[in-house]
Amino acid sequence: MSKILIRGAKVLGGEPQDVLIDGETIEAVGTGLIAEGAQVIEADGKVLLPGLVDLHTHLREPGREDSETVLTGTQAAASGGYTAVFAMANTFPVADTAGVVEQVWRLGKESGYCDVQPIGAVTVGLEGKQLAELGAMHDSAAQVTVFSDDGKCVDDAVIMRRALEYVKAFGGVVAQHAQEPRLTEGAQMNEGIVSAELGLGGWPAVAEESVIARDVLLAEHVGSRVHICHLSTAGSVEIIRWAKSRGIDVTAEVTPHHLLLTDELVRSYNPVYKVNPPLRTEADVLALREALADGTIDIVATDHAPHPHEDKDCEWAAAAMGMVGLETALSVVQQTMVETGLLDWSGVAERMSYKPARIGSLTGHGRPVSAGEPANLTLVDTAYRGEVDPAGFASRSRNTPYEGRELPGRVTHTWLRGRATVVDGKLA
Ligand SMILES: NC(=O)N[C@@H](CC(=O)O)C(=O)O
Repeated sequence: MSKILIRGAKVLGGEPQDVLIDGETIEAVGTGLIAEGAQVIEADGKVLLPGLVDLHTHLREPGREDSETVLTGTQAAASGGYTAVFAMANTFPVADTAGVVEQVWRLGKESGYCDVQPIGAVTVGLEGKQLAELGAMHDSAAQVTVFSDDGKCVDDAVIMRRALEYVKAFGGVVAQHAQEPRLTEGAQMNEGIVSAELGLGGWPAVAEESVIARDVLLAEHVGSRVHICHLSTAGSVEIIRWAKSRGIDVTAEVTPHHLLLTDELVRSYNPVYKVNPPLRTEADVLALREALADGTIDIVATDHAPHPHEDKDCEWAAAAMGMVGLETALSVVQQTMVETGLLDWSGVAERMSYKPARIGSLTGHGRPVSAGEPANLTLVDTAYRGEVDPAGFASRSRNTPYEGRELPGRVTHTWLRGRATVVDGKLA
């Protein structure tokens, strides 16, 4: 029995409809659909979205399997409604050769929970000194088109220029982690009133903004495409807005945590709030939300950054930076963007599925919920309210900033090419 009938789902938040899946494909979308022998899923007014696509996930394999593996990371992704993730290159060894990206790609294929598209490093060992084998990674079985030294900034302007020139030849994109290293030496949190009061090393907004300004100008000069990872400041938004108005080929992402949390939380000294880039101010949060709504910021990307508890359960200064995010992203977006009236569900689909797939040149994902398309889908109970309990996470790590916080929405089903990866909120 390969047919599934999802009955009465609000497709992209619209009027309830039925969706019939046959094998790997959506066969029909309409009302009153009948399918002899199909497995019936009563959606009961839940919202049906195209499978989510995350352009920024840390899967940690190879090398840090104590925090996540491709298998557990893709299970976390499926639980959060994702059908494809892009895996960042800051693994051990670094994904800076065809061999390593092919290894990650192959592990993704074996996982079966979610498609994995490896990201290749821009520079050898993420050291910022010498371009990695970008062409060989592109020509490999993994067909890499997104390159990033994320976790580190490509701070040398000449290297950045060369990378942009190189990827232009095959329509690739450089995803920049914008952080001027000299301006952030010893930085522990956002530079501002809270850092001054706590006496923690500050991370000024200009450290991010100056790199973005340089890189959009470089992208313009070279005629290439740049993507900016995890925007966190109101000033960054202004630069992207200016660059787009000038016709520069730039896209940008924001993380769920930068849409919700502020540096006030650092007063707790709980390292669960320690992240790169740091949590900023309320004014930044509001500017990021507005920019995501008006399209200045193109997409939501999780920056899912799992860490084992010994790397987080320690004093603030010694703790690793990063938060898990795959299993809570959609709930945070529902709270900050949908329930505030800034976005409707089709706007969410654009920013969490269609557009990230387009930026990463990923085919078969980020497609409309219509007949003939691959059945990559997620069903969301948007009426659900519940406290986040990390004990229930599929991720190997638990470093969520939302423990005990009430968030709306819950993914009840995810289908990857017609095969259920999540059923009734549990991994299939
Ligand atoms: N986002 C994070 O806080 N951490 C990321 C890398 C990074 O430092 O950007 C990680 O890989 O842990």
